[in-house]
Formats: sequence, structure tokens, C-alpha cells
Amino acid sequence: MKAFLILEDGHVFSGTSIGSAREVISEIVFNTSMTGYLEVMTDPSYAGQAVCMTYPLIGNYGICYEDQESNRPWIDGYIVRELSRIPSNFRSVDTIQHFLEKHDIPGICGIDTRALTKILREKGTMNGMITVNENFDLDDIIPRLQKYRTGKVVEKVTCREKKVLPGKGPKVALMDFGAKRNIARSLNERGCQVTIYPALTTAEEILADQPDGIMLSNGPGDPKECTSIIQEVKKLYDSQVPIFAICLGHQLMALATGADTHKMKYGHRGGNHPVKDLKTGRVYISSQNHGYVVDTETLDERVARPAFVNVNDQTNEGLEYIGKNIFTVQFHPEACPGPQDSSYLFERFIEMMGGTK
Ligand SMILES: NC(=O)CC[C@H](N)C(=O)O
Repeated sequence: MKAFLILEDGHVFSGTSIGSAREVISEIVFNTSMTGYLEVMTDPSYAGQAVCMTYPLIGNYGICYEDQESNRPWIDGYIVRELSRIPSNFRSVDTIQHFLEKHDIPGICGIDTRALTKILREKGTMNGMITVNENFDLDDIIPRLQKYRTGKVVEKVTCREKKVLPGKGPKVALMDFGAKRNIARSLNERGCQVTIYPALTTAEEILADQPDGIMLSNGPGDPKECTSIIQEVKKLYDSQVPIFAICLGHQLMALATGADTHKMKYGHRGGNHPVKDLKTGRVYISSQNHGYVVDTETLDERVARPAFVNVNDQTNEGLEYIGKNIFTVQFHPEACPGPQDSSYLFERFIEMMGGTK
């Protein structure tokens, strides 16, 4: 079946429908990872976005459920050049086609993803529609695309109930704003007892459980949409409990302590983003997925100082909070997909909490 990707600037790509035939409007972003497509699809930070994979052949090693970063795919739509017809992998239990269909997620294949990516890089991230309706009316669709806003998405992806992963080491409270599974796993396999809390849990409730440390997770959407969560994060900042935050968590801590964030032109999504540790000068290759960034000019130097910078575009990649046991990163030390260069940061967090007991 034919499908179309219509961008809000009027570009139309024609390809073949994959997954569900449902029509969807979403923000269109691109990801440059060469592997790890299932981790991307199931990363809750993509809720509210349709993802174009720049790697030209997707699906060749099938779907291995144990690689999922959450219990379902969260992308609004999927855009690929070529979908592998014959996945081959001894661990594979499904195909992308079936996986998307099962979760009612539409997609399009057979389009020039390189041309699409160039448009997004030149004009910036924009909204788009994936549809199988051949009689679409651009005059009707374009104003709808221009008006569309993603809105609040954290509430949609967070867990419904508190959950404990037992461990003999430090007790970590993990705030689930749409956490990738490998954050809890990275802490748990280093001995931590991890309690995962729904995003709207109050600071009082978390602190009453007396955690040794608090982990603020990644998550979808504009950080400024998380108004009530930001107030709770401020209370966590005011407590003396060590805090480590990743991506959305990093942005929320910055907003909670008076700094500002803004939307980037087309964001960072992929597995090869170089970040430099400003203390040591050492560069790590990191996994990234974000469209917003902390404005370093708005940082109060008495509150926080930049700890990491992106080597490609000099944007902020991490903060260290002055006089506090708090550090936060914009990139993903939990990888999945992507390089594991920065997984040592979980060990740094454990040391901040007093080490393994
Ligand atoms: N992976 C994340 O946590 C992303 C954070 C935020 N939604 C952004 O796009 O910048």
C-alpha cells in the first residue's frame, strides 16, 4: 500500500506503508544510529515524535524483545529507507512490520531518508503527517501541521506504580519520567537497590523513603511542560540527598534552579556524539537523544557550572552543582543503543552515595 509523508513546509515524500495504516501527525526527527533500532523505538523519550532512521537498511537483525528499553514502542511513526524483508538473527522473535502493526504504529518506507534529513537539518525539526490517503489536500493539512503541538507527554509514558528492584548496595530512588530500562539495570547490576517512582510522586514521598541517592531519568517532550515536576525537583535539590540526572532529568534540574532551556534546531539523536569532560579534557563518544538544551548563559555561577560540552556544536552536555552532591548529563551513560564510554558515571554516582555497602 502507498503511503505519504507530508511536511509542514509542503514537501511530500511518497513511499510504501509499513506497520499500521492509521494517519498520524507528529514532530519529525532523525536518528543517525547504525544499530539499535529496537532500543530507539522503545525509548519513551521518543513519545510524540516520528523517527526517521538515517541508516539505509533497518530491521536486518529482527526484533529481540529482550533488547527493548521499555515494555512497548513509543514512537508516533517510523520512517526508513529500506526495511529488511528477511531478518536473520538467532535471538530474533519478531519483525518490525509485525511489531509496528501489533502496537498500531504507522510508518513509511522506500523514501529518500537522506533528502528528508537534509531538509530537517537545513530548516530544523518540523511537524509532519504519515498517511495512506492518496487524495490528501495540502491546503487543509499544512495549517494543521503548523498548528500541531506535542504537549505534555511524560504522564503518558511514566510507570503507574512504584516498583522495587532489590539490591544490597545504596538505595536509589529513580524518578521515572519515561526512563529507559538500562538506567535501572545499570544501577541494579552495580548492587544498588532501585525503587522506581511514577513521575508525579511528590518530593516529600520520595524523601520519606530515605534514599541514599536520587536518579532523575530521561523522558519525552519539552522540559518546560513539566511544571509541577520542576517544583518537586527543586525540593529534591534543597535536600542533602546526592542526585544524578540524565537528559530530561538534567534539563528539569536546570529549570528548577533558575536556568533556562531552549529547543535546538534539529537536536542530537544518534550513537556518535563527542562530549568533552571540561575538568580532564577527555572526550567520550556518547549516545544521545534530545531536542532541547540548557542555556549556559542563564546559569547562575553560584549554582552550577558546565561539566561537559558537545565537541560538534559547543552546546551544554552536563552540569555540576556547586556545594551539592549533584551532577547531571545531557547524554546517555546507559547507552542502549550506542557506545558505553560513559557508563563509569554510574560508578561516580555510587561513590557520591558513599560507595557499595
Ligand atoms: N532523552 C531525553 O530525555 C530527551 C529530553 C527532552 N525530551 C529533549 O528532547 O530534549
